This record gives sequence, structure tokens and C-alpha cells, in this order.
Amino acid sequence: MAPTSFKLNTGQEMPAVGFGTWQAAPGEVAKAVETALKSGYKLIDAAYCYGNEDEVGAGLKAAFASGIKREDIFIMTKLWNTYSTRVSLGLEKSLKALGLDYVDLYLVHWPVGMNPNGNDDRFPKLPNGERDMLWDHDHIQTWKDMEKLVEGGKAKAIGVCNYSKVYLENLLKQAKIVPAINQIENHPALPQDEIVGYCKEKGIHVVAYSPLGSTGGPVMKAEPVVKIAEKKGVNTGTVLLSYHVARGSTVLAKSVTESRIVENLKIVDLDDKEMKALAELNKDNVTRYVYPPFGINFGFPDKASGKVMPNGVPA
Ligand SMILES: NC(=O)C1=CN([C@@H]2O[C@H](COP(=O)(O)OP(=O)(O)OC[C@H]3O[C@@H](n4cnc5c(N)ncnc54)[C@H](OP(=O)(O)O)[C@@H]3O)[C@@H](O)[C@H]2O)C=CC1
Ligand SMILES: O=C[C@H](O)[C@@H](O)[C@@H](O)[C@H](O)C(=O)O
Repeated sequence: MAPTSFKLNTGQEMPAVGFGTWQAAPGEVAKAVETALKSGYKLIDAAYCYGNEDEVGAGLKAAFASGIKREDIFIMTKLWNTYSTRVSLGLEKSLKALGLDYVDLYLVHWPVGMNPNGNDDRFPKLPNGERDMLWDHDHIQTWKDMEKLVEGGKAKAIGVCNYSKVYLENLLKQAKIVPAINQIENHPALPQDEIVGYCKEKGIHVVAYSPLGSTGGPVMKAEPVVKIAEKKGVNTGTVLLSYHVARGSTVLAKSVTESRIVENLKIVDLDDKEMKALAELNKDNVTRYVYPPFGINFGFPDKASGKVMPNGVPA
């Protein structure tokens, strides 16, 4: 039987399936979060940059009012890049919007800094339209500030997102706290074997995002996925979500559609042959769906161009 949770290096149990809130349109996400929690999700993923933490908070409030207990739910949110030099403020703003006293896990959203005094709170731009980045920002300084939060108790644990092997290697050389998780884009069309293997070796739990291929769920149409789903009599989404649990990862799926929210809780066992067939998908032509235009080389083997940042890829 597929596991329903995984133990983190902090001792916390993290559910195997979580609910995503990115790109949930205004007016939809509060209801979606409430529906998700009432349907049995125990893990909610939020972020300051999604601009909807207050609505996520409304959904949490409604679910708690119906009898669901805060302590039974694992809630994580993320520090946005314009707060990379104001970590404590970033957490305070998220807690306020979510209506919470603490989060179970606070994550660095991307290992970059963006201008905190630019022309927008979340997405400051330069006159030429490029993102207003802090080019000399060292992601390890942000991590040191993240470490200080844990003592305060408002973040029970800390972790990262979008870290490649080389970024993580650099971080671990100076970290006092090993990140509890690394949240990365992951699906059979982007297996990320290098970083998944490295995280396993270091005791960092992998959390897979965009498991369906993000907006519109394009990976659901891939041939091996459709074939396995037909053979097992399940939906293609179930195959894609189950792929991560079989790999020992937590998976996050987003939907604002009630039937899909419920459907995405279903995980089935996949055997070695099925996992191998999924591994063959786009083997020589990986597809990454989420790669914002920061102009930075994050060190992922499939995207090795862009500017080199302090403590990023070697110059
Ligand atoms: N740390 C990071 O940088 C990132 C984190 N994330 C997190 O991961 C979560 C999941 O990733 P996300 O990019 O949202 O994409 P997903 O891979 O979860 O796909 C979401 C899309 O698939 C549709 N969908 C969901 N379930 C089904 C289903 N059963 N059948 C058919 N279509 C379906 C949704 O439509 P609809 O809603 O209309 O039902 C939506 O268009 C995010 O919401 C976010 O919380 C995501 C990206 C980056
Ligand atoms: O979490 C989801 C993604 O990382 C998202 O936060 C970014 O892609 C952001 O929209 C951006 O454009 O930089």
C-alpha cells in the first residue's frame, strides 16, 4: 500500500498528498481550500507571491470553524524574493494574511533576491521590462535569516524550493539547519533524477510541484500515462500523482474544481514496469513548464544558461 505520509528530518510527518493554491483565481481559492480540507487533505501549500494568502486563510478559517483542527493540518508557505533581505517581515505578512500563529514549514521560494524598494511589492520591473533583481544577493544569507525564525516558533521548520544540486551543495556547506524539504517541479516529463537523488542522500524530503504539468495538466495526455491509467481503470491524474508517492516524495496538486479536488486524493500503487514506462517519457527531451524569467542560471542540467549568482553555479 502506498504511504500516506513521510517523516521529515525534523521528526514532523508530512502528508504524501497536498493541495496547491497557485493561480487559483480570485473568489475561487477560499472555497477550494475549504473543500480540500473537508475532503480529507491534510497539507496546504501557499505562497506570498500568489497574492491569495488572505483567501487561503478564509478557506482555512471556514474549515476550522467546521471542526477541523489546526494541529491536524500541515500548512506551508513561502518567502517571496522581494523579502529575501527581510525574512522575518515576510513571515509576519504571510501569517497575518493566512490568519495563523505559526506555519508548519516556511520555504525560500527561489534562491534569488528582488529589489525590496522597486516599483512593485512582488514583481518589481526595470524600465526595460526586465525583473528588478538584486544581482549580488547571496541566497545563503537568506537561509541564515530563515534559521533564526525557527527559534521564534512561528515557523516550525524551514525548507527551500527550486534548489538544484549545486545550489544545495553550496547551502549545505554553511547551513546550521539542513532544509526539511526541497520543493521542485517534477513529473515524468521532468524526472529531475540528479536533484531527487541528492536530496535523498542528504535527508531532504522532495515535494513535487506541477505534477500534472501545471496549467491545463498537459502531462495527463502523454501516451504512457494514458495507457497505464486505462490498464488500471483510474484517471491519468491519479497515475501522475501516484508516481511521486512511489518515489518517496510528497506531491502537490492544484484544482479549483470540486470533483478534481476529491479525485486528486486518490493514490494507487505503481509497479516497477509502470514506473519504468513513465521514466521513458521524454527521456531525451525533458519539459520544464515553470521557469520564470529571472535570467539566472539555477544549475538545473536542462537549463544551464543565465547569470551566475553568488554561491550559485561555479563561475
Ligand atoms: N515552489 C514553487 O515554485 C512552485 C510551487 N507550486 C505549487 O504546486 C502546486 C501544484 O502545481 P500547479 O503548477 O498548480 O499545477 P498542477 O500540475 O497541479 O496542475 C494544475 C492544473 O491542472 C488542472 N487539474 C487539476 N486536477 C485535475 C484533474 N484531476 N483532471 C484534469 N485537470 C486537472 C487544474 O485545473 P482546475 O484548477 O481548473 O481544476 C490546473 O489547470 C501549485 O498550486 C503550488 O501550490 C507550483 C509551481 C511552482
Ligand atoms: O510557485 C509558483 C511559481 O514559482 C511562481 O511563483 C513563479 O513562477 C512566479 O509566478 C514568477 O513569475 O516568478
